[in-house]
Amino acid sequence: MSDTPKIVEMQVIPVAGYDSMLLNIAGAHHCYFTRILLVLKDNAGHTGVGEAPATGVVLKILTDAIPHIVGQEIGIMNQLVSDLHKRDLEENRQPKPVLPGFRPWDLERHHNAVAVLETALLDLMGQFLNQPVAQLLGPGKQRDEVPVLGYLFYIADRQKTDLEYQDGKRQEGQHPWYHLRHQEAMSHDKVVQLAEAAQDKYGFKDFKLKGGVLAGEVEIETVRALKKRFPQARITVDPNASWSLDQAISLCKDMHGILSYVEDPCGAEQGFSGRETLAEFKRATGLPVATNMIANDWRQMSHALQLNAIDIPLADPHYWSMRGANIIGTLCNAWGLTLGCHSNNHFDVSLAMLAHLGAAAPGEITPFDTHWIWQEGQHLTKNPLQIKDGKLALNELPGLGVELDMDAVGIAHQRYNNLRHKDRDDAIAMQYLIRGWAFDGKRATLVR
Ligand SMILES: O=C(O)[C@H](O)[C@@H](O)[C@H](O)[C@@H](O)C(=O)O
Ligand SMILES: [Mg+2]
Repeated sequence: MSDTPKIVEMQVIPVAGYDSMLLNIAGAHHCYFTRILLVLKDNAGHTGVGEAPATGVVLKILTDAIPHIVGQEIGIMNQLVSDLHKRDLEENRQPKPVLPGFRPWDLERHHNAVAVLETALLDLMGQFLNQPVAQLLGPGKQRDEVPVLGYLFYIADRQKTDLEYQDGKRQEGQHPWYHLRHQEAMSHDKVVQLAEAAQDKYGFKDFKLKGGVLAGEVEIETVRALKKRFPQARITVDPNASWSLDQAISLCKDMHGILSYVEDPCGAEQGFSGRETLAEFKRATGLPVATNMIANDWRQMSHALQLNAIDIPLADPHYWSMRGANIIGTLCNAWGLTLGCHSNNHFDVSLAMLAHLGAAAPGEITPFDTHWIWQEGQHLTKNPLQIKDGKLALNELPGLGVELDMDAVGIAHQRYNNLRHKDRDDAIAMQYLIRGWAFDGKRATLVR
């Protein structure tokens, strides 16, 4: 009936890379982070790729899907994606964690498998049509460059662990960022110094501080220090809903002109959902609110919008899917909201996913989150996109515009295979700092 290329091979390749000891509400990043690459080959000689966070569940869903995908034409990509969606729902039938006991990324896992399949298919389709993925999304390509923000963390002292963190040894002629990103940064000054180095290297105009680590008052002081140093920057803080509503209001109410928006300042408490408390926060402070915690699927989004709880949905293509996130962008543009994008540690395939999503978003967007600066240098593709002037510029290639470097992929896959803990668990490294430390979504990591 149709004439589109057939998929002749599907590979699911888990990979691992190095990370710094970045702190968040769930503990400290381990020295390794893990991702999954989905690689599809078709009989036109094209290779399509997608990247997603690595978990055992997603690996299983994708591996089980191989016989359903291989042999199919890319022309029925919508059906392939929705069939996987149905199987994904069945796999994910176990009850969701009850608020507030979930780590920020627990709810993000759902649909990672669907998203990564859709991405690899879009990559193949783009190459078949000789168009970038951004042209296949919603209104098509709207811009060539996508603004991204400098994503800052407090960094713990890796030397208090015996884990294999990189030391970032200073090297002649190398930018100071590559050293600083591995060193302890727990004070306002140290975080400002990180921001300066990141700004110098990548040209960021805007910054986000990951909070939920120190007392809220201290984190707000770090935000003030950043704003003092970068008066023109849009600055946000993200305590991952660890502040109570009252605390969030009192910390932020006088921050107009300093915080441009606040990300998940509070969440579910005392019988009220995170959507309800964010709506109250917004009314009490008048500050715009971003989220990647309480509007992560259509049902949650509908409640969030009915309550007027959010201004900036951080629509991550790794769980909304590229097309789902693009629809959020289209709705944002029509409804007076602003599209942003959430991130976790990632490799350069995900970097291209963010770039195409941003390029196809109509109207104004807020600079996207990306953890790439913590990973940059660990490439899995031959010509990774670069962050310059605080922006990611699309290349001229069709599809996602990435070509895997199979040697690098092989090394990262071996690294994954050697790991004892393959799914993310930030408590492991944290327990070197505080013996017996356990996650509590309502208590800052170091306030124990
Ligand atoms: O430590 C991190 O990398 C972050 O807390 C993420 O896990 C989290 O999903 C974050 O990026 C967020 O915006 O909530
Ligand atoms: Mg967040």
